[in-house]
Amino acid sequence: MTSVLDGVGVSPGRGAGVVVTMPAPVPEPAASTLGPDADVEAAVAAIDDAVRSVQADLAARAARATGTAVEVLTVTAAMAADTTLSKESARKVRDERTAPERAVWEAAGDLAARLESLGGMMAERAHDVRDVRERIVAALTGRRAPGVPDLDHPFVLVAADLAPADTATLDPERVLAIVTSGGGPTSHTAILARSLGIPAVVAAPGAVELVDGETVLVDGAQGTIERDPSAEDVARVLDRPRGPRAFDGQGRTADGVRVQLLANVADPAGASAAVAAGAEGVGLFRTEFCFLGRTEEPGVDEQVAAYRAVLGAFGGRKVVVRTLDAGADKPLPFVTADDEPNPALGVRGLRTAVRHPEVLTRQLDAIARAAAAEEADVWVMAPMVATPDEAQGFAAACRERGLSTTGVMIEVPAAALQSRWILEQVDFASIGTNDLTQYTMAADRETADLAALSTPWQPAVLALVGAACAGGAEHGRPVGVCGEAAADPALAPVLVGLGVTSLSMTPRALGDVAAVLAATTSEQCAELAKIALASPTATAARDAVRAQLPVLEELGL
Ligand SMILES: C=C(OP(=O)(O)O)C(=O)O
Ligand SMILES: [Mg+2]
Repeated sequence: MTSVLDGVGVSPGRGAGVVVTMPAPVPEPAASTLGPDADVEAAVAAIDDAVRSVQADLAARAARATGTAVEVLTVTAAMAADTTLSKESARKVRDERTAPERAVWEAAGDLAARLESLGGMMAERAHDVRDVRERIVAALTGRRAPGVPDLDHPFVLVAADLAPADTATLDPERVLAIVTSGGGPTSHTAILARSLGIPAVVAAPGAVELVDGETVLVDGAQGTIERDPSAEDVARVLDRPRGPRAFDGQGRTADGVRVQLLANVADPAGASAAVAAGAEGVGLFRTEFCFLGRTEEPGVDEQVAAYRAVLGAFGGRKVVVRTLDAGADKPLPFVTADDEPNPALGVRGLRTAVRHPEVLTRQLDAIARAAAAEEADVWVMAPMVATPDEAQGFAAACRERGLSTTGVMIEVPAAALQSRWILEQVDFASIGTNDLTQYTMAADRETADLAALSTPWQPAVLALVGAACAGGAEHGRPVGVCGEAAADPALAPVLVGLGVTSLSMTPRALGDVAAVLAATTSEQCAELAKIALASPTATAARDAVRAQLPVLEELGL
């Protein structure tokens, strides 16, 4: 019988298919030794067989994969092929009569610890060693391999949450929808699902009841998971064409007011996707993603190369480069402490420059060199700015290096309320609604239990967006939005009505947002903003605005 589970819709669209659950993590095998009659050479051969099958499986997946998954899988396959691990495991079996799965576990643990003690690039391989270890132990003990299942049919992926490493291997051709019991609307899972165009519902506690093989219909806009849906409903979903709506490369309202529609990118692959989707430029280049997982600061030359790879894709168009946003959910060991009691309220974003000013100055040097070498119109902004003094210091450091268009992100309520003073110091601002929501509602953006609070539809958040825009208007300075709110086709006209001059989003959302704006006049946008601000709750704001936008239904949004 049909029943419906509720969660938080984070990536719009509907997907229907059979459930496949993420395998449970591989547990550490108990310390055990082979009995006196055990065949030691057969145990060693079992390890070799398991290593070979893991290596072949990863190599085959790498050959089929696209984008960042190719690199992730190729590196892991190469790690499996390295004989250091199998030799040391065999030695433990032969010399110490350790059971094969335990021998692999211990040998890989020692190897990972050695790599970590070497630091730098070597330390970064420790994670791959542990990944390979789990795969070999799974093969030896007859368990399912960890990570996103590699199946030859489409499915709905159900998990507690997805780690960034899992999400890198998601294949949008196979994964029809994602459901997680944990996660929040701005978690990595949500951001990635949106960028891949996979419908997703997070923070659905009932998802733990879903079992492999049952059929569900997932609605990523409404946040629902229908169990055992009718065959007609499933057919209707499967018949709908998938893929993003086309965008003609110029955002404007129905009465012709220009609203720049830009892309959020994190690496050269994202830059190519943004160009292919017709983005007018980049509204947020998250530079820290070029360096996540690194234990040491990348050198200036390496940074120049990474930035040029993104700038080069955009010709003479605008690219807003954000300086490192390290800390909280994106720790970078070379600038962030791992013992902060309250990291989201701690030393993150521009604040890391107080203790490590040289990291910021080297990054600005690298951005300046990259900007000089490429055609792109480079704008530079700092994350997590709270005061006009911080804005002034950052702008001065940029201008010293010839980076003339400088700005800040507004993601702290204080900055939104003080924006008239902040925008006296800088040329533009970009509102990070993910963090602005987190700090306005005092609700950790990664916590599933707080997902109902963590939405930019909260009227308090929208009031702060309005305040930030008013501060920009006083100085005639542009104020954009580059948080996930910009990608919500129902919220986009509200943001424009609040005074936002550009919207930056995952490239896949550009067509939907452009289509809704093209059907809405600037006067209607202002009216929608008033309606949202006058609503008592986020749900009331969303419902009231959606009721005024029949175009959403017509476009299937
Ligand atoms: C765009 C934002 O920054 P990030 O999601 O990278 O913290 C934001 O906070 O809205
Ligand atoms: Mg942010």
